[in-house]
Amino acid sequence: MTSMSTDHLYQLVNRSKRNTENVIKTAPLGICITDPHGLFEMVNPAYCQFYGYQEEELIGQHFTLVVPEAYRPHMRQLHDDFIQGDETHELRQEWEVRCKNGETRTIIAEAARIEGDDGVSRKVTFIVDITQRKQLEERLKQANERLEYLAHHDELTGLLNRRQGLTKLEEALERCRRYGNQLSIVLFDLDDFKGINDTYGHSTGDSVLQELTQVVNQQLRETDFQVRLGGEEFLVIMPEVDADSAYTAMERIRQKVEQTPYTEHELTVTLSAGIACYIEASSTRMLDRADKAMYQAKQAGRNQIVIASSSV
Ligand SMILES: Nc1nc2c(ncn2[C@@H]2O[C@H](COP(=O)(O)OP(=O)(O)OP(=O)(O)O)[C@@H](O)[C@H]2O)c(=O)[nH]1
Repeated sequence: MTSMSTDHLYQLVNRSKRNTENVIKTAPLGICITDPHGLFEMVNPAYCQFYGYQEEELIGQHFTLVVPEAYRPHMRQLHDDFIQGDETHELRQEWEVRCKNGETRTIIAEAARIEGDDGVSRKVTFIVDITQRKQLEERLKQANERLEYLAHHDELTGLLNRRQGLTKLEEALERCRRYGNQLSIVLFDLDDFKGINDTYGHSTGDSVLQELTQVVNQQLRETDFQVRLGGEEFLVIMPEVDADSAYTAMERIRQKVEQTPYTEHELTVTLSAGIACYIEASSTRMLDRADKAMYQAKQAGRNQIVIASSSV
């Protein structure tokens, strides 16, 4: 058996060292080594490129240079604890970091404790940039919130849409059945709205609907719900309110709506409304009674309110 020559052994050790150095240099993830005080001892090119620093700008600096100021004391403490602790590996964690140009990015960092040739512990940290993934997640979250909002709201006015409004009405009726609460609903519809669209255009009509929504909302109680049933037809659900009080509230709204000028054309808008109060009945029957009362208001010349008789 031939024994390996010292030269050959030396070559192998050197090659292994070079290989390790090359792996660290070409690794697609950022790697750094920090000493027990948290000072950078080694940073690989991917680490420098990610943060936008030259190697010589980082070596000897405290690692919190790349941490937003607010997190620095916490990160410093974590580093100290890790260097002194028993755990050899740190949990994978997500962090916000700060690049040289001030940009905030998100990384996943994982670290291990290693021992240097002087017998002192150091921390080697591996970082992966997940900024794009975080941004995509955030955009997806916002898109989902928007979809959720649109499922329940009318896009033009921001009011509850028909489906959600009818659900609210069912819930309010359930409370009436269970606890004997009072409840009134008001169905109202703009008068001769077609004329506004025909004369000033659909987008002016849209603005009227938006402005009117604000005017009505400002007059309602916090516990009332305004719903856009469709087109220029709206529903107001007034929990704990009897028909006479609903009439008083709606008469105030009717006057306010009539007195307010709409859009840059200073248009006058009026509404006709039907009120129905809760009697043992379904939501469909209650809406039907309010609808008939509203029709009577239209027939009687518009810009007025009619309370449905409980026998209708
Ligand atoms: N701008 C705009 N117009 C709408 C919208 N939805 C419905 N409309 C219009 O509302 C008008 C409703 O017309 P009609 O049902 O004849 O009612 P009206 O002209 O208000 O007449 P009365 O209700 O009988 O007083 C139509 O011209 C619809 O096109 C909308 O979202 N935006």
